[in-house]
Amino acid sequence: MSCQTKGKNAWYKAVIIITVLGITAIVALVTTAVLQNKPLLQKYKYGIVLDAGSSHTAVYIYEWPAEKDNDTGRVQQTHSCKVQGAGISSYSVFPGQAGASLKSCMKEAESLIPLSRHLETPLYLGATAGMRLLRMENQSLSDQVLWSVEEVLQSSPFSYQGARIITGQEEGAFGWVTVNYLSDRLKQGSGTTGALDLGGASTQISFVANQDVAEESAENAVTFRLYGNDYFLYTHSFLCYGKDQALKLALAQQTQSGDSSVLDPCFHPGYSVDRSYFSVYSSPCVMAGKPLVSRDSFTHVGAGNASLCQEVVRRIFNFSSCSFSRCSFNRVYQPPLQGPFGAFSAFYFVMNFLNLTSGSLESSREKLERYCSRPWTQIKQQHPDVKEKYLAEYCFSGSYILSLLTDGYNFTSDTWTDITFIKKISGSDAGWTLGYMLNLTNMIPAEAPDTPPLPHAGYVTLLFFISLLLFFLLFLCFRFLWPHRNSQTQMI
Ligand SMILES: Nc1nc2c(ncn2[C@@H]2O[C@H](COP(=O)(O)OP(=O)(O)OP(=O)(O)O)[C@@H](O)[C@H]2O)c(=O)[nH]1
Ligand SMILES: [Ca+2]
Repeated sequence: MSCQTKGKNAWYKAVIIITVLGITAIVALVTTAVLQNKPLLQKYKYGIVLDAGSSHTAVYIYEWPAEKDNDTGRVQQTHSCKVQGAGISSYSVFPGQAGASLKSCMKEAESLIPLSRHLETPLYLGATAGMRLLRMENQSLSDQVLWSVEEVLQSSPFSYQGARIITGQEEGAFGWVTVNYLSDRLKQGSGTTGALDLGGASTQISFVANQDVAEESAENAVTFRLYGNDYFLYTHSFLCYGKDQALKLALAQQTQSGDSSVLDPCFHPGYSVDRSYFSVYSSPCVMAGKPLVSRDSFTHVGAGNASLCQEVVRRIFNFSSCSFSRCSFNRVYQPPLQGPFGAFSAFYFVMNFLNLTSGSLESSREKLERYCSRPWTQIKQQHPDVKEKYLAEYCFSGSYILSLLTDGYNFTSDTWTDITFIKKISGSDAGWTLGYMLNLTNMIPAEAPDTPPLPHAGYVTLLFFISLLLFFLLFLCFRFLWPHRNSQTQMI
């Protein structure tokens, strides 16, 4: 009897010990699994890109987690700084001063990026259409402007990677990369979105088309292999068709007669400003010569009529001939549009101001018609805080955008709603700079990175249940074997 009680006690003790050890082992196993895979304290890396545009320069700071830089959607803009004054190409008279203009934004970048990361932070400057035009006019002046900015950037504590004039093709293609990277479309391998960028001196259109683009017009074809997917891109940059240069083209058309005043339907009734012929005709975009008159200026008078304005604007495009299967304008090849599209930069500034970011093409035309016909004094009164230069030009800019998109790129009433006017995507500005940096830092791999077969939570849960199962199997084995061993002992 006492021998049986002893046996029972020993059995209970063994069960308790096994249970405690088992539970401890499971807890230890799961804790190790969780801790091992827990992300470390987030540390960030940084990159800086200067967008030296025709109208102004902007400094963009990007950051991404230090230990996982190959993950899409992870690089984001943390800060942007708008350089005071006009774009670097406007320093052609005093090229040496172009660099100095960047100093305050560069100081801001120094204070925002942790000191320990300064040396390893890549710094790029890309100049666009303003510098392309200056180079066309005077290569030596454009070189001097670039040397001046180079000197300032080289003396910064960051890892300076060069300042150059990027090509229109790069500008278009990297704008497309940015938009699709930020909307997470590249890693998913799902459909992509086209990109429409409107600057001051040039405009870009980029979208995925089929491989025929390379056969028909190689200069418009760009191929990317990203995350294991091939993308065949159509891209074109129209130099002189940014909104500031387009206005010069339209004014040159209207001042050819040499009259002392021009009645312009693209400006509000009551608007009247004296403009110098030089401000219009000095641009390398304007081919026509200044009219043969002794006056230096003309009076620019508003007439406020959007449909007449669209006729004026249409005349700055050349639709007369096309040596390809199809063209947009100025004899440039364009395959059929494939939507959706994201339209940013001035496409957004203008359409957002005019409240035209949603709705049909017809309703946009009607709204613009009403807006352009309103008196200039009323417009000024209603928007006292908007820069007068921007305010005066919204009627022209809106008409130009409608004409560029429909007459130029061939968007119709049906495809109009494929266009989304955007400024930022997930907190980062849409534009070429992010795509440019991702490309130069090899941050988007050509092949899809290997991913673990199970997500972290699934892996821990599975581990927990397998441990639990093992524990019960062990317990059952013990439960059935122990009495058997006990009775054997008793028989001996
Ligand atoms: N209405 C309005 N216009 C703006 C604003 N910022 C810039 N613009 C104008 O919009 C046009 C395009 O601006 P950006 O996209 O910065 O052009 P950019 O990069 O300097 O020019 P590109 O070198 O041709 O790309 C220019 O005419 C600017 O003067 C804004 O906040 N509001
Ligand atoms: Ca630009």
